[in-house]
Amino acid sequence: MTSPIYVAIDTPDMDRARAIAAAVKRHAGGLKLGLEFFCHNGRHGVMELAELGLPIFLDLKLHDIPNTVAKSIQALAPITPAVLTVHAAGGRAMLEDAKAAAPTGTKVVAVTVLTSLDGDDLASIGVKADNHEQVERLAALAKDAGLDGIVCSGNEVAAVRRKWKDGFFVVPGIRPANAQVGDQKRVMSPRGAIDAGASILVIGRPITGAEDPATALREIAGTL
Ligand SMILES: O=c1ccn([C@@H]2O[C@H](COP(=O)(O)O)[C@@H](O)[C@H]2O)c(=O)[nH]1
Repeated sequence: MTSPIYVAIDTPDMDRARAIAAAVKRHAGGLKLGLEFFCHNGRHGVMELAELGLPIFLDLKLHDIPNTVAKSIQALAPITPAVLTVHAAGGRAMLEDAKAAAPTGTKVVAVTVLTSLDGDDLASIGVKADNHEQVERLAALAKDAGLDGIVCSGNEVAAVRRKWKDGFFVVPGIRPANAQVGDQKRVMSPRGAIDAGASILVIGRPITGAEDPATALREIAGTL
């Protein structure tokens, strides 16, 4: 069975990215490449890691006016990521245009509330809803706009899946027992997130910060 674990390769250093990707290749379900990697290595870096044969999740979290987001997605060609992120807070027209601009076969998923935020953070940016309400509201928007799924924490995924049974749910903020939480505020264990309905798990530092990333990944996979 294909692993649901996408390893977040958060580094601008291409040699380090290559080394992590090679180490986790046999046991990962995919590689997640984010802004840190993309800003430094661009499309060519993505294409090089894609040659390893794992699905690529391009986590650019695009958030701009609809025209700019659509054109940016078109400018990614010839990359065809398996998964691509945009921010749900960009609004309905942006989400629709993002999906229309994406290549066939790319799942476009909307980031709802970042897992690094808690209720106080939402209040500080003027959002009166709590995390659950806000995630559910943005998930409904993403679904109506024709997106494939959302990004949320393990705490909200069960409630969202009840209303969006065939949605694709990406869950970061995954922390195995005893792992450091760091800047994440809404965390869950790998097993807990899968049981709650996650489609895939995004895991970075608990794997990439380990002395032996391949062993760390295998141990986490063994808990699923
Ligand atoms: O809400 C979100 C959306 C994306 N991420 C990304 O996932 C990984 C998590 O890395 P860890 O080292 O396991 O914390 C990272 O690339 C984030 O950009 C997220 O954490 N939360």
